Amino acid sequence: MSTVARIELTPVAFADPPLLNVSGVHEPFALRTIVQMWTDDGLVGLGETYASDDHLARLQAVADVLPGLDVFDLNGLRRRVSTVLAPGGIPNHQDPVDVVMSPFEVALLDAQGKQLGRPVVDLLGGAVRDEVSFSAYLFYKWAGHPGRPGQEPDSWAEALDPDGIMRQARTMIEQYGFTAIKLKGGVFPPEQEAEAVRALAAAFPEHKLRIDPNCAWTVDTSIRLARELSGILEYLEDPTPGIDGMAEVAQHTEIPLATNMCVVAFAHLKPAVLADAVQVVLSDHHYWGGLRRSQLLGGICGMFGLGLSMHSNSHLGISLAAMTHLAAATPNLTYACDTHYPWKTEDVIKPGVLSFESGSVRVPSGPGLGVELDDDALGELHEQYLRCGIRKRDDTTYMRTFHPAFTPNTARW
Ligand SMILES: O=C([O-])C(=O)C[C@H](O)[C@@H](O)C(=O)[O-]
Ligand SMILES: [Mg+2]
Repeated sequence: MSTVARIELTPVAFADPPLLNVSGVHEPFALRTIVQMWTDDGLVGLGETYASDDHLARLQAVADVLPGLDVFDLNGLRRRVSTVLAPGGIPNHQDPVDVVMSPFEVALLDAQGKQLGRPVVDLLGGAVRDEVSFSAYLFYKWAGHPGRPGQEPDSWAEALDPDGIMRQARTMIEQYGFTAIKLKGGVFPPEQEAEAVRALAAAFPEHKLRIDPNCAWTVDTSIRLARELSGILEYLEDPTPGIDGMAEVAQHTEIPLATNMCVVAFAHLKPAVLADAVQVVLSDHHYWGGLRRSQLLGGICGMFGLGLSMHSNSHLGISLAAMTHLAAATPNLTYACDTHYPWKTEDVIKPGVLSFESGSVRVPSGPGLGVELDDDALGELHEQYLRCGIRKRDDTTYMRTFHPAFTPNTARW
């Protein structure tokens, strides 16, 4: 029997471009916590998650009680996490137990795979596909972070109108071969964003298209825009806030509505299904409790006739590997998954395993997640975390350093 011997949590910061969204603008660095879990027989399992101070404190409290856990005892992991975390309600939020257990579950699966000499995808039921398709995730963005020498402009250039988005789409599709496109909206009035979507549809008629305004639109605007974009969109992601609002929109459009905002925990599935509020749920193992609970989500979606896609936040290679194994082993995850990976320029893993061909990532075949930590890179990005001073993502406050009157655009239009 192999057991957990020791866990190290390392917060890191990696350079992030000034991507615009409903809440403001991405800060110069995005944060992640890297989990290294050593077993008593000398293996190390890897995990990756968020890195705000309060999340780090919860992770550390759990890490302290994991030594001695059998690496195959995923139920034991959940019990220990539930015991450590004070019980709390989740009305509109993610489930804290699922959020905190996720990187440890991934690390345990990585360790299990290394012990057995099998890739994580095999532990999840086996690959139903050898490569996983991802979407080109387009953002309105500034040329660079204002006032940061050496960071302006970045290689992606400015994108503040439909032409800028078109240039970005061409570059991203040329470099990565994506066959699906997601536009992050909620930044400009909906008519301007719809114009960008129509331009994308005309230029890339074979590509699947989505727009995600992150609830920037009212119900009426969402119904109007859904009508305008009918026949163009594969799905419309979170046009408006809340299960009730989404349900109202859904009654007036045949475009499937997708969400990573009103259904973010198992407790939200029943009300969403009863209201017929969404037709596609975006999974994300970082808050759905890890890879196996994300598969459980997939099963529930299948049972209720809901589609399944995958959400992302700014992330590094350990997460991309985990997302790829999960998607490869989940039969009904048939939409191209989201990823922020093309936006990052630094990583903690050794290069060579994860690359995009025709918009897809081949499932790593090595034991476990199949990726290896680069200790030097980890050290450098940890130093960067210590230096940068950012301790929690706050796109709104960062935006207000340039536009003091800015308020998030939620249900603004
Ligand atoms: O699909 C989504 O809602 C996201 O990807 C959320 C992210 O936080 C995105 O808005 C971002 O990176 O700004
Ligand atoms: Mg979304």
